[in-house]
Amino acid sequence: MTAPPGPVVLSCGEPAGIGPEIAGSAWAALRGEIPLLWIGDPAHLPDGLPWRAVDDPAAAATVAPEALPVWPMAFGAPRIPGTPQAAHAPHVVAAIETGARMVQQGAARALTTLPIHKAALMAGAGFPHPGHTEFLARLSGVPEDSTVMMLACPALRVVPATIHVPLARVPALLTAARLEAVIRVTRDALMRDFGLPAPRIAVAGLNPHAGEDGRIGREEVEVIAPLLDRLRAEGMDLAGPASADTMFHPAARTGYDAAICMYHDQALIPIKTIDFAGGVNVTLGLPFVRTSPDHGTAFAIAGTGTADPTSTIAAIRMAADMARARAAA
Ligand SMILES: NC(=O)C1=CN([C@@H]2O[C@H](COP(=O)(O)OP(=O)(O)OC[C@H]3O[C@@H](n4cnc5c(N)ncnc54)[C@H](O)[C@@H]3O)[C@@H](O)[C@H]2O)C=CC1
Ligand SMILES: NCC(=O)COP(=O)(O)O
Repeated sequence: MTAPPGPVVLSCGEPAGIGPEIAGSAWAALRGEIPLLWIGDPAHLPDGLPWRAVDDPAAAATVAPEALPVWPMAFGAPRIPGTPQAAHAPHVVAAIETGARMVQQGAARALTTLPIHKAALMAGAGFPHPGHTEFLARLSGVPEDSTVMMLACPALRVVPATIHVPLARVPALLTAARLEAVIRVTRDALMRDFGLPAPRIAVAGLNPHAGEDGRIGREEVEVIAPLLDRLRAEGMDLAGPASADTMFHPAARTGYDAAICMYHDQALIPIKTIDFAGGVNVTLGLPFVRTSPDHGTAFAIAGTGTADPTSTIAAIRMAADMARARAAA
């Protein structure tokens, strides 16, 4: 399969975090393999990192073997590792918007976002979205309900059916309509983007022991099980509702291609425990490819040169693979 044209664009994320360092490390690892285009303020890049400004995304492929190609933006304040600057916040948002636009216009093949600090963006830019997933849904004009967050590593794929919401609101948000949308978007993406012709999907229950036949919670018997029965009748390969506490040990993981979970931590704790360095966050249901590392801004180690770029490198490779699969379809 030939690679689609254009670079993988990297939005800089929070400058006070480890984003600038891991962008440099990812470029060094991938410069002969995948052209990157980093969007941000070049004054925030680590000292000594070779970079070159480009004014056309197509130029990234020529520049990348020698220097990190940069789409320069002036953020108006220096980077202080560990301390977000309010002045940066609108530019961090603009970098995501610019990257998404490049991909939607066909100038770049995919978007990999580096970590944002949600509270810093809310305080500094009035950013109303709890994460990239919801923001990119709005930017691309798809209903928020039809985008899905998946985290994937070689050993596991997990999808939280509810994402950045307080735990107390989860039961009310777990409607049959939301769960059906999540299952359909996940299944379609596994077929289209991950080359699985007949995806096997396991669905977790919400309550301990998947509700113990309704004795420890009613969501399984009233919402989840009837929905799964209806979708199985369409031919979908669905297991569950399953006890979440026994879904993630090695033998259990061989039985499915993706696990749909009911809330953020039910999904993210297993994958970040199994493979924190290698996990990738991918948004399903967007009209373009977007991935990101599974970790956050890591303020405590920003600027120390110790940040591990493995997850970012995996995210860029996954974005390139997905873009190739879509171009070939
Ligand atoms: N895609 C995104 O934009 C994401 C953003 N975040 C945001 O990041 C901020 C901080 O979140 P936390 O929960 O503290 O998680 P975190 O992932 O930033 O840090 C958790 C722990 O892992 C370490 N760590 C993280 N990435 C590392 C790396 N590449 N190499 C070495 N060590 C690393 C940190 O030093 C810390 O000890 C929050 O505002 C959160 O919303 C969190 C996850 C994803
Ligand atoms: N915990 C995952 C996370 O916060 C990533 O969210 P998003 O920014 O990719 O929506």
